[in-house]
Amino acid sequence: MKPLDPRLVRTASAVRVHLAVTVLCAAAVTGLVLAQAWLVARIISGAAAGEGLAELSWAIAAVAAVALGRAALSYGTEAAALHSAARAKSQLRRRLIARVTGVALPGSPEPPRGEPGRGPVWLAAPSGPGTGEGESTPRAGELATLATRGLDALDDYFARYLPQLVLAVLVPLAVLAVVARADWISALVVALTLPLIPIFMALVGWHTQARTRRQWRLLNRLGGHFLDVVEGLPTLAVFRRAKAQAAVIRRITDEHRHATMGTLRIAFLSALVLELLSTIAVALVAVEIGLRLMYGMVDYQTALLVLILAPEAYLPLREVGARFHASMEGVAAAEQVFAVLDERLDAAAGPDPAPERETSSRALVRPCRDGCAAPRLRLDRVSLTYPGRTVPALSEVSLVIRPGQRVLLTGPSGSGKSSLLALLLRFVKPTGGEILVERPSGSGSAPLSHIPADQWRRLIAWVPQHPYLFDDTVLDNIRLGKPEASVAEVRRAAELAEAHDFVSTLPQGYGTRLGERGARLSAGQRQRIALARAFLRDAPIVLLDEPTAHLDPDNAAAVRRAVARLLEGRTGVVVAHDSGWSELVDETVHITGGRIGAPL
Ligand SMILES: Nc1ncnc2c1ncn2[C@@H]1O[C@H](COP(=O)(O)OP(=O)(O)OP(=O)(O)O)[C@@H](O)[C@H]1O
Repeated sequence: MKPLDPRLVRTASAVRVHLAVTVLCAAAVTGLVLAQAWLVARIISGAAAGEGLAELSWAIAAVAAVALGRAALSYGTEAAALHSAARAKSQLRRRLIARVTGVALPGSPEPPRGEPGRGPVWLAAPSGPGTGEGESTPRAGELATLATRGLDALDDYFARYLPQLVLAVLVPLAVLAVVARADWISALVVALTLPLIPIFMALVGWHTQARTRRQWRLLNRLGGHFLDVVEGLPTLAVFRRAKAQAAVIRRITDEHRHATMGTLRIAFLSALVLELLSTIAVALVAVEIGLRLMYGMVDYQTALLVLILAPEAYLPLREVGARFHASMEGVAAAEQVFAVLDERLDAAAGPDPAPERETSSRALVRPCRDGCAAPRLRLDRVSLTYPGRTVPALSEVSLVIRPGQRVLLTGPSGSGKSSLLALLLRFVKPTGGEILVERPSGSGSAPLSHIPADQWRRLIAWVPQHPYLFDDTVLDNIRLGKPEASVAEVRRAAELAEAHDFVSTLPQGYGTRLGERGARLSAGQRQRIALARAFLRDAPIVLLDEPTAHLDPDNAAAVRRAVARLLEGRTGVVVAHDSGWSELVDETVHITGGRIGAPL
């Protein structure tokens, strides 16, 4: 951890403006500190020389004005700093979210090229080696802690530490220059003792760095684990494991508390030592200037000026040390945000293509209007091995999916069916072979990895095994498929998906909120809402993962009817275990152990 993290300064434009304002304010504060010292020395020496209130009133008024000026400046600096901290945090959050989802939030810049979003495979994976501690937590929980509590800790960095850092550079230099002009011997004492403080601070900083990182990692683990436990609470309660999980959370909380107390102990101790160092240094100056004043080697006003200014040289350095400790949590969090932003995409969706490749591939995925055909998909000896796995999920799979063809993928559990869909969705990229997107006429083709993920996904309607429903109205949940759709369009899609009848019986019909993850609906009803989304999306390629898994016969029949309608005139890949789908499809492909067997 550096005193000033250059990436933090480079990333957020708000930080640069803030730094400029901070430097200006710090320069003004430095001027006022010097003026105040000179004025106080002038007043005391004047009074000692017999000057009355009338002669010194201008100086007293000036001291009051300087004090007011310092108060106004520190208020202004802190207000501006908090404002820029809020902007910098917001910029970092937006970049983090854009990186994870591949979607720019309103008002934020488009995610940079090569940031197509990580997708569910990446989010579900355990976090990388950075987590350490021999345990890993799901990324989703970690990211939640990082984007909220973590980045909030940057307030201290921007509002307290950065302004103090600038003061810690400017004030001692300015004080040293003024003292040197007044009395070079005192300046020498200050110049020799001043460096002791930053040297000591650097030593403490090195020592606390590992501790602060560990403290932050533990907090992340706590966040990830907490999310996991809360989500799985019903299951844990049924298996009577809730108490055991509470014990795990208690253990991680205790570890975090210990780590925090350890860091605080060092912070307090180092503050004590810094205080001691600067007191001894000021005492040295006081003794040498006092002795020389006694022997008449310096005049009274100069001695006073040096005495008043000497502590001002050490104060900002002491303060910056204390504020450095307070802001370290935010810096550790920012480092982790940069790690996520910088992480290579190898294991995830793969980077978006270079612009020249993209232009040539774009034509292949123009939005289909007025019955234009979907592209042909060719899987050429495609293999996939997930990071951290040795056994491939898919091995040398070759398959052609023609436009309008409906393919059923079947096979035992764990044979790689969902992985094939993840490849087609660009949530993961093949570790071997290639997926080619070809014009139906056969007049052109491009590797799927050359087509921007966002553009490619526009051609796809995806109905996952466990569709995610948001705590929003039925209307808006279905509209996810096409945000600009009218109410009539949504209703039509629901009718096609056999969802309209049950939606009409809900208390507020399409305006009914579904609760977290669609808690108020049955599994079959959730599936039909997801199908309604797919109808509304009206994409030429439809991917369905186990659409009738765990449904009762009536619900399964309703979903099957809806899927039959959805597949009409579209290219479809249906992953299913049961053979009830065979009459709806043109071809059945059997996968076993990641390899394609002979079509059934
Ligand atoms: N995100 C992942 N990280 C690591 N390994 C994974 C991941 N997803 C799947 N796998 C592994 O890849 C293999 C294929 O899994 P996949 O989910 O594709 O099978 P499936 O045929 O769809 O199974 P099911 O019918 O039970 O849904 C399995 O061994 C699984 O453990």
